[in-house]
Amino acid sequence: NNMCAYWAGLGECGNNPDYMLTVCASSCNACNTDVQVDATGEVEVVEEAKNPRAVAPTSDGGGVVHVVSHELSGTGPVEVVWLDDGKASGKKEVVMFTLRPRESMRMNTFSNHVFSIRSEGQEVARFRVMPDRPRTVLTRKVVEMYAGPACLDKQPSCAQRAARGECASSPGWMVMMCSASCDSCHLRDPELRCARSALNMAQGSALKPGELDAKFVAAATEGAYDVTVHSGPRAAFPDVAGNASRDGPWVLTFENFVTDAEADAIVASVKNSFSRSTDQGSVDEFGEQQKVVSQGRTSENAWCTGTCEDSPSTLAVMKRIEGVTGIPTANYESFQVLRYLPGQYYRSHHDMSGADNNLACGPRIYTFFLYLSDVEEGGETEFPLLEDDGGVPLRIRPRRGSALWWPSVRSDDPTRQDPRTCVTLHVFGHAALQVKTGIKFAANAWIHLFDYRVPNHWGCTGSFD
Ligand SMILES: O=C(O)CCC(=O)C(=O)O
Ligand SMILES: [Fe+2]
Repeated sequence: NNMCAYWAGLGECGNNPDYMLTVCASSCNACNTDVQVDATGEVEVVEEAKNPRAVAPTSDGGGVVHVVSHELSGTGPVEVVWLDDGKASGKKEVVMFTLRPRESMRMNTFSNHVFSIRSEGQEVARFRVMPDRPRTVLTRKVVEMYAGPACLDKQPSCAQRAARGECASSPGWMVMMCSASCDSCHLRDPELRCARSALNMAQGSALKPGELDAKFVAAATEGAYDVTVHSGPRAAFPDVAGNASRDGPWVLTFENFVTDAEADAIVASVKNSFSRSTDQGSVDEFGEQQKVVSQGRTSENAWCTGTCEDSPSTLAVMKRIEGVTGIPTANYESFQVLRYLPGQYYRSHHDMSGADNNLACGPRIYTFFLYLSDVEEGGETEFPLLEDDGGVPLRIRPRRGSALWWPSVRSDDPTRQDPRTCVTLHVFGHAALQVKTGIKFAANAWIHLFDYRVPNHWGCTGSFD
């Protein structure tokens, strides 16, 4: 079942073990029939061990705790051997401890330090201690991934990059391209790499049932901005949505949300990196999503990462969005800046895919859309089936500095698209109409139900860049 990793991340292995340990044994780390996963998914820790370098005066600080568990069926005791500090410094290896089957050990160690696991003197796997990954569970799958022919580097620069610490600083790309040098062959498997529990994601779902409606009502009535409610559930919220031109899902605009200086700075910082926009294609066995060029989307886009993302303008706008939506910026994708030249458009589509409930970051719940330029003619954002009483669809004219906010999910169940807004009907679909005259610059802030930054860092959001 392709929901297994998601359910496991919610703690279902413990809540619903009869089903989960049968159907989702791998996501529950329960492939070893000898091992019982307890209700919390925790494993018993028998002893503590200290990395010998932890007490050395030259150690680089930043110690971490890492738990190693032996859940490898049909295998006797294994030795855990410290190999090096991740910089290939050639220190003598040190046998740290022996684990009997089903035992776990907590050790004080450091990020980037590398350990070998040996059974009867033979290495069966290796692992590197990496940030956000507080445990290594030795299972059959882990051993298979180390033994397999795929456990290779794919780039000549891998050893050098690993020695510079890039396995830990850019793990999304490194564990896939440099799995041997990063001692991360088992992490090529998205189930082992990307389960919420494996990523140590502390923060849970950002929206409880019903909170979505409450947030839009608050934004429309209490905020500091000049807000227009274009569409809203009139019967449920007559005081707020009663005068909206459409009865439907919430669609709000905010005037002067971005200053002219901020809009110009965001566009300027990505101006050399625009490329043809793509649609989202299928996801392969490693969790990478294919990019599909389609006639449905002829615009160009650039991701506001790196210096764009760290700029005061971007940070200020992100904080403002957080203030309105109540969702922490950790749940946001980097701004996707859009450029439409005359003739370019984006046909009707939905921003959220129910399949993204399988991802650690969960689905996109909101789009907070920023207009970064005026457009002389054309380029409106259209909601084709949100019609007013006269049958005219909702069209929002781009105006530099204004923002548009709508939900992609239901208020009563933020993991699902609204049935009134079924994708096939495109009721809640939206489109960018063709720009006729001028250039349209805009940006998507896509907001997820769960933390986005940690899984994105680990290549768990469909891309390894
Ligand atoms: O450009 C617009 O007005 C809308 C763009 C859009 O819907 C998208 O990029 O997902
Ligand atoms: Fe969209």
